[in-house]
Amino acid sequence: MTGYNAKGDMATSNGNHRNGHCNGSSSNGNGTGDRQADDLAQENQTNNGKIQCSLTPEELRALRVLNEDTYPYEVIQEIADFIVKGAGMRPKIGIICGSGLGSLADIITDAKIFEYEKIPNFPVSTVEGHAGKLVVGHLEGAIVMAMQGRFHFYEGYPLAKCSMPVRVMKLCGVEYLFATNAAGGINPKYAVGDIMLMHDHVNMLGFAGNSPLQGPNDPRFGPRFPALVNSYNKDLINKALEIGKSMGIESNMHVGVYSCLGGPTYETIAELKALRMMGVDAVGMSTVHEVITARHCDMKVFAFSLITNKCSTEYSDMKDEEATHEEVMSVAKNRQKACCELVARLVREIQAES
Ligand SMILES: O=P(O)(O)O[C@H]1O[C@H](CO)[C@@H](O)[C@H]1O
Ligand SMILES: Nc1nc2[nH]cnc2c(=O)[nH]1
Repeated sequence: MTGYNAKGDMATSNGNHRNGHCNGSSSNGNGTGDRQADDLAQENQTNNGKIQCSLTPEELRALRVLNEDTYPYEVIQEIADFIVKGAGMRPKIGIICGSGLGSLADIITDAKIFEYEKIPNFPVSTVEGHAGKLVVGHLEGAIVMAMQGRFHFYEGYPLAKCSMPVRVMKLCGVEYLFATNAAGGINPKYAVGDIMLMHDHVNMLGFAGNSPLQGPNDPRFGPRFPALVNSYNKDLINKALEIGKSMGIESNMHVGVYSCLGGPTYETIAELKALRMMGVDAVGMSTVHEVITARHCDMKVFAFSLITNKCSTEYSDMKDEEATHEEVMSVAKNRQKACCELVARLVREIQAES
C-alpha cells in the first residue's frame, strides 16, 4: 500500500520511500500489497534497458503529483469535486488566513471543515499558526471557503504546490480571492498592528527565476503569459478603505507594496534597505505566488498585510528587538477582531452587489 506521511512524502507501507523513474508499466500487475526490500530492489533492476516498476497507474499519478511542481488539471478537479461534494455547497469567495489569522475562518457559520490530511493529494501545514483546515460555509450571506493554514516555499514545497489550493478554489467556483498575511513593516510610517491593503507586489522569488506558473501551461487555467499590472482589484481596495473609515481605523490603514522573500529567515538590514529602495512597504514570505496563480485563472484579488513587526533599515536601530514568530502570532491575535470585521464587511458588500 502507498500513502502519504505527515510531511507529504509518498511512502510504502514497509517504510521505504520511492523515488524511481518508471516506464509507466506494471511489472507484477497488482502494484499493491506489502513489499519486502528484496522485491523493491528487484523492481529497480533494469530489463532490456528499461527500468521496471510495479506501481499502479494511480500510484504513478500520485508520485508524479508529489514530485512535480505542477498538479494536472484533472487532479485539481478531483480535489475540488471532493470539497464541493463533501461541503454540499459551492463557494464564491476564497480566504487565505495569514499567520495567526486563523480566526478569519472561525466567523464562518454552518461550516463544513476538512482537515488537509484528509483531502486527497493535499499538502499538509507545518507552520505554527496555520492549523491545516479548510473551512467551507456561510459568511454574511455568501458561501466562502477559507484556508486555515497556507503553504510556504520555506516549508520545502515548490511554489506551484504552495498555490495549488488557489486553483482548487477556482474549480470549486470561487471568483474572489482574499489573501491575508502577517508582514514586517518597512515603510517607516507603518506601526505594529496597522493594516496595509496590497495594491502591488515585488516578486523577489520571481527575480530569482522561480514562479508558480513554471512548467507547461494548461490553458484551461489561463494564458502562458499573464499580465499582472491590475492584479489587486481597485474597487475592492476602495471598498475596504471605506470600511476602514467607518470602523474608525483609517489612520491605521495604508495602501502599499508587499514583497515575498523565500524565508524562513527574517531579513538583514541590508536586504531591508534594498527592498525599501525598490518601493516595498511590507515584507513577508507568502501571498505573491497565490496572487499570481489567482490572476492567471482570472480571479478577482483582494489582499492585505497585518503589520506584525517593524523592520528597521538603519544599523543604528539594531538595538531594536529582532523579529520573532511569537511576536508575529501575538500581534495577529490582538488584531484579529479588526481583521475579521474588515473581511466580513467586504464579503457583505460583494454579496450585496450580486
Ligand atoms: O505570510 P504568512 O503566512 O501570514 O506568515 C508570515 O509570518 C511567518 C513568519 O513569522 C512567515 O510564514 C511569513 O510569511
Ligand atoms: N519576511 C518576513 N516575513 C514576516 N512575517 C512577519 N513579519 C515578517 C518579516 O519581518 N519578514
